[in-house]
Amino acid sequence: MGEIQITPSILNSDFARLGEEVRRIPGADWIHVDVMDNHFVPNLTFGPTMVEALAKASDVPLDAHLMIEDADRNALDYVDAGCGSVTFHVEAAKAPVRLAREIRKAGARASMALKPATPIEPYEDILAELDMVLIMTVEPGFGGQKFLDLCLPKIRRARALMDKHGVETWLQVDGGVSLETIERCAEAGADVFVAGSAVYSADDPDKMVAALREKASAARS
Ligand SMILES: O=C(CO)[C@H](O)[C@H](O)COP(=O)(O)O
Ligand SMILES: [Fe+2]
Repeated sequence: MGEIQITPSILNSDFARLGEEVRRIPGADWIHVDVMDNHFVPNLTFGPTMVEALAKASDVPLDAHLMIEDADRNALDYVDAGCGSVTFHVEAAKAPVRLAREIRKAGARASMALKPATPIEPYEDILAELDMVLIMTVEPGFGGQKFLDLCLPKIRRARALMDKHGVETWLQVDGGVSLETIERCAEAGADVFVAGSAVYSADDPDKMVAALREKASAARS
């Protein structure tokens, strides 16, 4: 299992002041950027041009979460935009192995996301192709939703498969992660934690990043 990493999502930050918003969280390991196309999910956010501007606005690397239908054709635009990690949804990718290899070859970490009803088991044999697996703990599309406890067994099963294969693939959770829910995710085996509304609704977002890190670390020991 990798080190605990906290990855705030800017989905619930002030989009009119995005540059300032990302500079409020210098203690974050990554900045999670939710790209939505209004087809894969019923919401629309931003594309590669805005992501490129954001990458220049912060020293913290960007972790792009692509909730877009044509992932095979568009994912590399986000590597070119300056993201250090690019996550595509397996439900949207026609050729996940080829896509992961292309992302790595282009110079970013390759990651694959699963919606709550998508099982991990069919992907056991491709874990070594991936730098990270993202297990969604809400239905993708919106920030501020309630954490789905029904996803915890899948986090445990994903961790067991990673241990079985001896891969160094990170295990990220995304959706409803807060001071109330992060311990459950860490106990189940997650090591990378996305938190959107929990961080940006806090008076001091960077202090919340530290508090989340402490809770997740305590749950491990
Ligand atoms: O991918 C996402 C939604 O599809 C977001 O990253 C996620 O929901 C973060 O926001 P919150 O912590 O408020 O749930
Ligand atoms: Fe996300």
